[in-house]
Amino acid sequence: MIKAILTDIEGTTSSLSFVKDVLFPYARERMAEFVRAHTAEPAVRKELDEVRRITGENLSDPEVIEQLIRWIDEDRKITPLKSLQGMIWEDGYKKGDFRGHMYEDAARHLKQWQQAGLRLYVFSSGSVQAQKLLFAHTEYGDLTPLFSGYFDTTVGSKREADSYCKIAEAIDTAPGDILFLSDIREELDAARAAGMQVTWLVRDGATDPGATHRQARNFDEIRL
Ligand SMILES: CSCCC(=O)C(=O)COP(=O)(O)O
Ligand SMILES: [Mg+2]
Repeated sequence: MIKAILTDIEGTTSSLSFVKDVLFPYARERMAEFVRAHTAEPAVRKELDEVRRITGENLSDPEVIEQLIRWIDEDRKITPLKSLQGMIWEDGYKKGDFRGHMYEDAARHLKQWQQAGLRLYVFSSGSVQAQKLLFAHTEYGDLTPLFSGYFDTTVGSKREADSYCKIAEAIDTAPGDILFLSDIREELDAARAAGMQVTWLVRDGATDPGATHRQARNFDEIRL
């Protein structure tokens, strides 16, 4: 029996285009200025040092900025990049430059499932801060009270089974009682390898009759 739902964001609760055409360019345009303005803050320094550790190079601050921008262009899910993006997006949400996109069917079902007693969790490559900001600023209001917890790449890659094992342990729920929702097959493969139930969100409607994971075109089609 499903006791908890773990959901991806981009392509699942929210549109690919919001992330790729609104959030990513917003952070890209402001990355250099943000790093220069906040470079003395310990939280920012920590992420810059993490970039140096990951690249294995003693990069100057301008070189770190260049590396971060390259990673944005390659859509790399690298933890320090994701943390810095979250810090930059905070400004955008606060100033009202954009709101967090949510599909109507996702907002409706998440509310219904939570009211029915299911626990809801998020697992996204976006930082926990970025996840909370998105769900706090939707056209359906602040949806953060619906969620019991948030996970990002600090638990591991979304394409590795071990990350899902760690999440199941952290939320004290047997993997078989958790339903993971995502639009990416490799993420679903990893969650299923960890023993979770999975549903593949196919938002463009191109369902594949030969798919090895159960598919749904929207949250109305998800069967618990
Ligand atoms: C938390 S909103 C930004 C999402 C993001 O940065 C990203 O890379 C998309 O990751 P997801 O795991 O939600 O597909
Ligand atoms: Mg996704």
